[in-house]
Amino acid sequence: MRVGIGYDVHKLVEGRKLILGGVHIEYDKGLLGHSDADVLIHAIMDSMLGALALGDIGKHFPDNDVKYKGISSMKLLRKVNELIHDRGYRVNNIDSIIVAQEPKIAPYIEEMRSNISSILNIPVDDISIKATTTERLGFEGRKEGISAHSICTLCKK
Ligand SMILES: Nc1ccn([C@@H]2O[C@H](COP(=O)(O)O)[C@@H](O)[C@H]2O)c(=O)n1
Ligand SMILES: C[C@@]1(CO)OP(=O)(O)OP(=O)(O)OC[C@H]1O
Repeated sequence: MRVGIGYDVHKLVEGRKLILGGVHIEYDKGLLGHSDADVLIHAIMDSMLGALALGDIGKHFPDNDVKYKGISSMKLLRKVNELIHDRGYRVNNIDSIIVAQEPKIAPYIEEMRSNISSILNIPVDDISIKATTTERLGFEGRKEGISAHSICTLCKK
């Protein structure tokens, strides 16, 4: 069994779509990034890579490579899953948390779990996604950005 952690932050700006866990969430701002800036999926990918000491997403998908401009992070998740499988491992379980003052994430969590489950080909019960505010403290609390944390375990296939 291997364990990895992941953390990511993206800035909230006007004129971008808000994509979290592969779900488009109606909001007046979206996250800024080279890709679709899906901060939850980025944290999850880093936890998967970390579990096998494979570096981070910036190493595998450089943010100066035009190939990744505007790319769906779900496509990157599929690639990270292939890397894990190529090394003889599969995801055992994921626990994650989205830190956002707004918008309300709870109504979208089941769709996010389902999206991730179908990419990783593991049961939704092995994927946990939670959300919290910071009671208006810090950059998330000021609605300047959204962060996400993830921990995952991998087991041998
Ligand atoms: N962006 C968010 C933040 C929180 N939630 C849900 O609300 C609950 C209460 O949040 P607190 O930060 O006040 O503890 C939390 O447990 C989540 O279920 C949310 O949906 N979206
Ligand atoms: C996802 C990548 C893809 O180029 O770009 P960004 O959307 O900017 O996201 P970041 O969390 O900065 O990670 C770097 C890159 O891997």
